[in-house]
Amino acid sequence: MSDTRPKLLIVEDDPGLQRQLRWAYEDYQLFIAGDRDEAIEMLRAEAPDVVTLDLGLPPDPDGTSEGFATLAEMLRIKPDIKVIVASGHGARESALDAIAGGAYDFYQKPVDIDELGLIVRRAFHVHALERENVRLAETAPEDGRVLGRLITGAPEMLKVARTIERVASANVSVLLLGASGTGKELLAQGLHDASPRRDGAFVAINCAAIPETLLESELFGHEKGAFTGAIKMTPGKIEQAQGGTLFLDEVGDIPLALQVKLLRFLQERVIERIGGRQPISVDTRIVCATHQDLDAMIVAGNFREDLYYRLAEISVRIPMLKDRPGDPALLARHFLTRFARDMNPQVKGLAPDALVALDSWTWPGNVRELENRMKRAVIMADGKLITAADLDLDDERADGGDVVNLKAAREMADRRAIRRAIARTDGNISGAAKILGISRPTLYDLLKQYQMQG
Ligand SMILES: Nc1ncnc2c1ncn2[C@@H]1O[C@H](COP(=O)(O)OP(=O)(O)OP(=O)(O)O)[C@@H](O)[C@H]1O
Repeated sequence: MSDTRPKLLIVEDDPGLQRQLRWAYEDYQLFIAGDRDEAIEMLRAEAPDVVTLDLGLPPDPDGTSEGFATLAEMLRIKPDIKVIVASGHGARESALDAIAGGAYDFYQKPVDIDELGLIVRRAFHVHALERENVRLAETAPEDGRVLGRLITGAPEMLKVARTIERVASANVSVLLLGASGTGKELLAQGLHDASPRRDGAFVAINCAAIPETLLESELFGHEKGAFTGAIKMTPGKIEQAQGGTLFLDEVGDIPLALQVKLLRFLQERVIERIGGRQPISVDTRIVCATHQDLDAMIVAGNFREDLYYRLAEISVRIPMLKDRPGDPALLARHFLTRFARDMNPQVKGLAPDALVALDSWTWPGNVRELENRMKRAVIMADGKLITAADLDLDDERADGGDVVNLKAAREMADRRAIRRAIARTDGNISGAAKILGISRPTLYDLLKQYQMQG
């Protein structure tokens, strides 16, 4: 049977290290090259997706790096490979330059097999994700519209994106269910862009952010003189989205009286502005979202069941960021690139302790929280790398009101202890296990259980 394991090329001239690596990475088909020529040959013959490259290869006493030339050549031959560079001999700066030149990430020598293992795994993950994105963009132009702007490698989230793409062209109402900051608006916009209405307007309104007394006018508009202060006719959001899509965020916050009016619009496709005498036909698609349990609200009499069925022909549940393994690091890189460009161009990457912190944080505010923290970290970072300290993930605050039961409290305590231990040992798993007083396999089990690896 043919070997289906992913292909990893290791360019390393130290025979001792070669042996160690060969033993450590059974999950991959390993190709080990001792010098540049061999590396290029293996790259052409085997087309691996991920390469680790010793920058100091072959040992060059004068400090000019053969490794850089090898890196450039490899990327020229196969631009989509992920090349992880090793900065030996304390030459961390040169590794960062290599990243600027197209390398994917770096590890420091002496090699910590576990840490390198994490980076390699993440590199395969990113590679697969990019390939999937390219494939989707090529096979169906429409698909890229949702997936194109969505940064994720998590199967659950990719499933969400595909569902959105599928429902975009169908004439059905869609309800997005997810906590704050999970990307509901982004997905609603994606749905609009992938739908036949893409040339119309996309209008968003957050029903929870508008006082009840103003919401009717916001949604339905008003005629001049309809109430004190109505100095001119103002169309509502439903009308503004004519021919396009209206995104109603926090739809559970619409008061019952207005729910009736919204229902009428959905049934008859006409609205009446406040103070207006004429029904106006409007062709607007409604996409809604909520973080509330609408079923419970229906039972409690706070949400109309008939409206619910009109709004939620299809409901799509969006997972929390902490339940999307690998995504925090992926998104962090995305935001880093974006913010660094405008705010602090010297910032090039994430330090290993930052990656560990990103993976272990529970992200109560989801992607929005990550975005804000990365913005702050990019501004605050002193060097080329963002560290865990720059991210300022503050445990105590999250402990505040969120702990609902003993299991959750334990998980949070476990995560915190693990994160601190790993940060203290600079990513060394054996050392961290020692600090925690558990065995290495137990620590691996916990990391897996809490999805703390990318
Ligand atoms: N998967 C993702 N990839 C890239 N950016 C994302 C992703 N998810 C969310 N974002 C970004 O994170 C921020 C928050 O997302 P968004 O506003 O869509 O969340 P939301 O669920 O609508 O939040 P809220 O309910 O609090 O309004 C936005 O800037 C959005 O562009």
